[in-house]
Amino acid sequence: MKDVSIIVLDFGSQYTQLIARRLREERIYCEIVPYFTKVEEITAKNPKGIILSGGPASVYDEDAYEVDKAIYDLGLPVMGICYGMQRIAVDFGGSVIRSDHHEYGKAELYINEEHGNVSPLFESCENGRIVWMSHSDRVDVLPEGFAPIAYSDNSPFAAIANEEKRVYAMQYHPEVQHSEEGYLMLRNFARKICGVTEKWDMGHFLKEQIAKIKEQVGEGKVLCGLSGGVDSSVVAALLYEAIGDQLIPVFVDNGLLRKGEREQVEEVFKVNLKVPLVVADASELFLERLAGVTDPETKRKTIGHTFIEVFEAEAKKHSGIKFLAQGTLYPDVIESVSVKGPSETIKSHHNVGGLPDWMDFELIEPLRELFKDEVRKLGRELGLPESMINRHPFPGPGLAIRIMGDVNKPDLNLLREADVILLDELKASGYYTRTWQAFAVLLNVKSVGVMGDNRTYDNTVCVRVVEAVDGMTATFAHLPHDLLERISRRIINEVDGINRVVYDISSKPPATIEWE
Ligand SMILES: Nc1ncnc2c1ncn2[C@@H]1O[C@H](COP(=O)(O)OP(=O)(O)OP(=O)(O)O)[C@@H](O)[C@H]1O
Ligand SMILES: O=c1[nH]c(=O)c2[nH+]cn([C@@H]3O[C@H](COP(=O)(O)O)[C@@H](O)[C@H]3O)c2[nH]1
Ligand SMILES: NC(=O)CC[C@H](N)C(=O)O
Ligand SMILES: [Mg+2]
Repeated sequence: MKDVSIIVLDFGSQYTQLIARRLREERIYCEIVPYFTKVEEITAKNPKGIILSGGPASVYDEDAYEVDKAIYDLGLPVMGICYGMQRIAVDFGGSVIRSDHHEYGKAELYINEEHGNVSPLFESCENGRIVWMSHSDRVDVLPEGFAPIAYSDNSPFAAIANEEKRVYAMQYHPEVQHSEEGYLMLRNFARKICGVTEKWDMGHFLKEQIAKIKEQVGEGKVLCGLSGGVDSSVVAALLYEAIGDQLIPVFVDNGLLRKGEREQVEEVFKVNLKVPLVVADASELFLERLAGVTDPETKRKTIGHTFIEVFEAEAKKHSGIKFLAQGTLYPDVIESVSVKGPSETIKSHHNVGGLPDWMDFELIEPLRELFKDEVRKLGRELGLPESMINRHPFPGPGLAIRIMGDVNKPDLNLLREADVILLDELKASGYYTRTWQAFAVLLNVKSVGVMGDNRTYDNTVCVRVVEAVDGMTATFAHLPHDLLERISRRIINEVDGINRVVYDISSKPPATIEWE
């Protein structure tokens, strides 16, 4: 097993993966494990330092999350962030109280000098730079041996340290993009304080994953859910490097695809790339299962279960398939379930929270810790064409989560027609490549219109176009009004049954990208 440079203990912060991601950007290899991981498991990975993440709980709660305290005796540098700071303060004999004023958002950070020296944590950092706070508790009494190394207007203990023991803690979140020099502090912790010298990159990731898959799979066969999307195409390419034709790629036509999608996927993979793609037509089965289902979470779980049912039926046609490979990414995981720490379920992505407990497959999910933009980098490393890498994401549950209410064939067809016009106009205007995702939503809302002197009472379509880097946060795209007008005019004129088009001007958070 490869040595991990930095271990992150996860207390369930929304930002935990951002810590890992910032470290990866600094070419430092790290792994995230649950906060309760035992010290033996941690030392087995041979880390050079430990980071305690933030989290929604309070350290003074009766059943507050605790670490295995033996981690503090390993002689390794430890750094706490927010809840992690408060954890360290209490574990070393200080105290934490609920603050009179909660602090969310920007603060200016000022670095304390001790005899003219600043902490190695702040090497090359400037005074007065912005950091991002998100807390309502604060350290009240410092533990013995600790000193404040930075302060802000509201936090005399914005960062504290016991330099001798190499224990550091900060109340702000250095991992978020809005903390201007946070990346430098994470780099300093890993490189200057922990002494990490290895330079990790996506090429290493690729090699490690290939070796890991070879070992896991042996002589076995792997069924890979291949949607034609970015993530599963990268997974399939990676698996092909690792196990060659032990790989069986299966594309499921779930009846919830966009117009012409099945034909396009078949053309790219079967005809152009000569991949022996299995196409499973399960559209009737999916529609049967979805009949009458209107609740978003029930839809998602039904779809997740049906996917597995179809994959298992396909697996029976070949002997020796024990594994299912999927292009699961970190956002699918964090929104679906709390796997590594105590975080909140936002929606059950079909490939994670929608998996049935009766599933027999062993999962292979090499991208599970990555964000989309990192997967795109990996795709380039694997030599995939830009057209494949730059495709907009399309969710596995497809149009079913873009039709509010019951999913049926007539509505699917209506939505397909509107969707293809939208994509067409975006591509023609150059906006497709400048945006993260664009789609139409059929709102189970009818309204009155007038067309050629006749009254209409027809459907409303909502156009959603967003900009994002990793899909965790998103803003609606500021499309030019003449483009919006063209999209609206074409949809209403060309799609029979739609007489109104609206534009979604919400961001994520507080909305999400998909409507269900
Ligand atoms: N129609 C499908 N047939 C087979 N597998 C699918 C299908 N749709 C989704 N999957 C599986 O579910 C996983 C998650 O879907 P998701 O849409 O997040 O990823 P993707 O389709 O590979 O990429 P993208 O996010 O670019 O659409 C896929 O990686 C794939 O393994
Ligand atoms: O394969 C998938 N299965 C799902 O169940 C699923 N739900 C959302 N998405 C995609 O994830 C990104 C974030 O979406 P949300 O803001 O709607 O959560 C967006 O890109 C969504 O399209 C899914 N992809
Ligand atoms: N973001 C955090 O880690 C919050 C920690 C703690 N619950 C607080 O509010 O101070
Ligand atoms: Mg997809």
